[in-house]
Amino acid sequence: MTEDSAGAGDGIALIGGGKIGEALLSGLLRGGRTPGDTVVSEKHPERAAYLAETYGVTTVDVAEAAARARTLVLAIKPQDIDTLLAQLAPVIGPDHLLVSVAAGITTTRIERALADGVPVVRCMPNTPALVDQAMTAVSAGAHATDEHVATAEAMLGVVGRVVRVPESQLDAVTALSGSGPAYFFFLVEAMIDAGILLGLPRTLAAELIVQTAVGAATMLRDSGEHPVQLREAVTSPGGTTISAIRELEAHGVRAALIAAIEAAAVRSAVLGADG
Ligand SMILES: NC(=O)C1=CN([C@@H]2O[C@H](COP(=O)(O)OP(=O)(O)OC[C@H]3O[C@@H](n4cnc5c(N)ncnc54)[C@H](O)[C@@H]3O)[C@@H](O)[C@H]2O)C=CC1
Ligand SMILES: O=C(O)[C@@H]1CCC=N1
Repeated sequence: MTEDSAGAGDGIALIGGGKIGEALLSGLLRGGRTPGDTVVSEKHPERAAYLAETYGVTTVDVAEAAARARTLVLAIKPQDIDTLLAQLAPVIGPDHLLVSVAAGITTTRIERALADGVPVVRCMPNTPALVDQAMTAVSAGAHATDEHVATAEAMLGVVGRVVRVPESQLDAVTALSGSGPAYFFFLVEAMIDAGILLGLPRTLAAELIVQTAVGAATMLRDSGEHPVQLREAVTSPGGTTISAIRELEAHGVRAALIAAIEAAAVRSAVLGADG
């Protein structure tokens, strides 16, 4: 890519300033990008005004975004992708880089809608980008070179860890780490409810469980031990933990999680197949 041929400098445009778009935008700005080299295209005027006011970025239409930025991050819902691609098709060329985070939408589907040769990198980040603890997987489309993928990795690396995967794995990744934070929040919610059932004040139950989650997550990441070893170390013979584990198994929690994540992967594939 050359700056001249792109006519767009090395700016980044975020298209779609919803939940994940804002998480990525905030991370990019924390990571050293400036409102001067980052523009946002958001179709809802109130949301656009909120982003402009909160982050100091300029909000523009899709054509202006393509004129100003070489890298466009597509953070719109899969259901909106065809409308957006129709807007992008006349203003995007091979000197741009499209980084899509839309669940299920394949690079082929994006490439098909655009001029030949447009590089596309498909990514799946997650909302811990808000605290620079995202987990993102990236895959190259047919026209994306190593340099394009490295550009996407560097951009998303500012908000957490990044791995490169074959695109065939991205629906599974979406189900695991893309949606994953929601499963942990759901578990934490349920555990706080259990504290309430046992008569603890809600604030105390929340403090106990949130710090326990942080501690457990840190051990999972840093101890080098398998989750089974970590769980066994908590599970004293004849003690409290095994009584709880027996109930979790009796209620099929393990099978429920596996089925839930499988359902999410199926949904990702369905979203991609539409259109
Ligand atoms: N929320 C999450 O945790 C994650 C979401 N994703 C993916 O990111 C995408 C967005 O998800 P959310 O942020 O949750 O949705 P959202 O609904 O919060 O945000 C989407 C935004 O895009 C805007 N938009 C739609 N069409 C547009 C257009 N043509 N031009 C400009 N703006 C447009 C909407 O007004 C909305 O503000 C989805 O494809 C989702 O699969 C990926 C990883 C994690
Ligand atoms: O729920 C969704 O469809 C998006 C994709 C991954 C996380 N949120």
